[in-house]
This record gives sequence, C-alpha cells and structure tokens, in this order.
Amino acid sequence: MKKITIAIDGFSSCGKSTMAKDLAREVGYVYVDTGAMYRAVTLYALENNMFLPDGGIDADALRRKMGDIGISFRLNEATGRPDTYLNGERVEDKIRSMEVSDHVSPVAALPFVRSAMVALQQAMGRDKGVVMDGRDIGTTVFPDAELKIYVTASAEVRAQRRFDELKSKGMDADFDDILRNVKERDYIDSHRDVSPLRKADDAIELDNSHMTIAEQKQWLLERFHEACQKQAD
Ligand SMILES: Nc1ncnc2c1ncn2[C@@H]1O[C@H](COP(=O)(O)OP(=O)(O)OP(=O)(O)O)[C@@H](O)[C@H]1O
Ligand SMILES: Nc1ccn([C@@H]2O[C@H](COP(=O)(O)O)[C@@H](O)[C@H]2O)c(=O)n1
Repeated sequence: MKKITIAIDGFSSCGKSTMAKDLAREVGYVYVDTGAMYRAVTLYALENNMFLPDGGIDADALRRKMGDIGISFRLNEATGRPDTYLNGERVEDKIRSMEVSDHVSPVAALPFVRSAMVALQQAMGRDKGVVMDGRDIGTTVFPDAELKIYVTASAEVRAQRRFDELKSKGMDADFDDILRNVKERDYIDSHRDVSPLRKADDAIELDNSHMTIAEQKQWLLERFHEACQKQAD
C-alpha cells in the first residue's frame, strides 16, 4: 500500500500528539512532534540568555545563532517513542517545563525560526509515511497531505488534561496557571502573521472534549484507512 502523509493540527494540549503517536505506532509510520522543535529553539534561547528583562526575545541574537541549533529525534527504546535532542543533549523533559511553555509562542512567531523549522519538517516527511502534529502542518508544511485533522477541545478540558498529566508525573502543577498558558498560546498561535493556527479548508475537524483516548484512536484509525483507500482508488 502506498504511504500517505498525515497532518494533525489544533490547539495546545488537545491530544494531538497522543493521537499522532498512537496512529504512527499502529500503522508503522514515523511520528514527528513539531511543537518539540519550537520548544527546543526556545530552550536554546533561554539557556543562552536571549530573553530581555521585559520578557521579549532578542530576535537578532537568535537569528545569528540559528545555524548553531541542531534539533534531532532519536527513538527511545524504553518508551518506543522519539525523544527530542538539542545539539546532542536529550531535552525531552526540559522542553516540557512551564518556563518553556511560557516563552515558546513568541519564538514560534518569528519568521526566520518558522522557515528553518518548516524546512526541517519538510525534509523529514519527504518520503511520506509520516504523522506530523503541530499548528501549520496541513496549511504550510504539507498542504498536499492526504489526511488532515484539526483537533479542538474546550480550554478548560485541555488545561485539566495537562494538569492531570503533570500531577501523575509527580510534577508541580497549578490549574489556573496552565489554563492561562493554554489560552495565551492559543491566542498568539492563531494571531501571528506567519502561518497562524487555522483549520485547513480540507481538514476534518474533531472536537474530542468528550472522547476517551481509545475512542479518538479508533476514530483516527478509521480516517486513516479511508484516506488510504481513497489514495488507492
Ligand atoms: N481524549 C482524551 N481524554 C483525556 N485525556 C486525553 C485525551 N487525549 C489526550 N489526553 C491527555 O491530554 C494531555 C495532552 O495531550 P497531548 O500531549 O497529546 O496534547 P497535544 O495537543 O499534543 O499538546 P501540545 O500541543 O501542548 O503538545 C496528555 O496527558 C494526554 O494523555
Ligand atoms: N507546527 C507548530 C508546532 C508548534 N508551534 C508552536 O510551539 C508551541 C509548542 O507546541 P506544542 O505542540 O508542544 O504545544 C505552540 O504553542 C506554538 O507556539 C508552532 O508554532 N507550529
């Protein structure tokens, strides 16, 4: 069967990567978490003191250093999932911190950051057989993807899911703080000039507010088989 490209976009913390990883594993495709790439650039900027005292980013300093930022994924044998590496260091935990979450959207709005990440993502998906999740995969990275999904859920449901996740990992979590971050990122991501978050015209919308993980996995698998069938006809 010919491999296809699957683009999963949507708001923060709505379950995109959970769905994407599950599907990739089920059908033997490569999974790419593009949010992790923007998070890695943000971590680099934080660790290299590129944020100004007022919280803004020193864009010129980051632009000069873009060539020094190496982002890659390596399969974690224990989890069976890819981990994110920044210049050879495994940064999977660091990039999920609240500090990175609080700084990532302004970094991801910078045109030179986006063009560098989009080029990497297009190279990763060149041979198809990829499930990629993010904000602009169906609109900018792979506008010709055979299957595009746009996931939504209420901000409160999403914040609760993230809160539960952090608690279950034994990490500090404050619901109001998470809700504020989710809403703030949604706003910046959907209002930036370059590739704002929006549903591609040909994307299938899924509101998973009242779905279980197992139900959304099954739903996506069905959409995958339909898209493959359409491709074969
Ligand atoms: N249908 C669901 N019901 C309950 N919890 C869910 C559901 N889907 C995902 N989750 C949980 O919600 C949390 C956020 O999911 P996930 O990380 O997949 O979202 P995301 O959209 O990829 O987020 P981000 O954009 O921030 O990377 C995870 O803890 C995940 O296990
Ligand atoms: N294709 C993408 C993916 C992500 N972003 C930005 O990164 C932030 C973190 O992404 P998560 O998926 O890990 O939540 C996100 O809020 C966006 O600002 C992006 O711009 N494009």
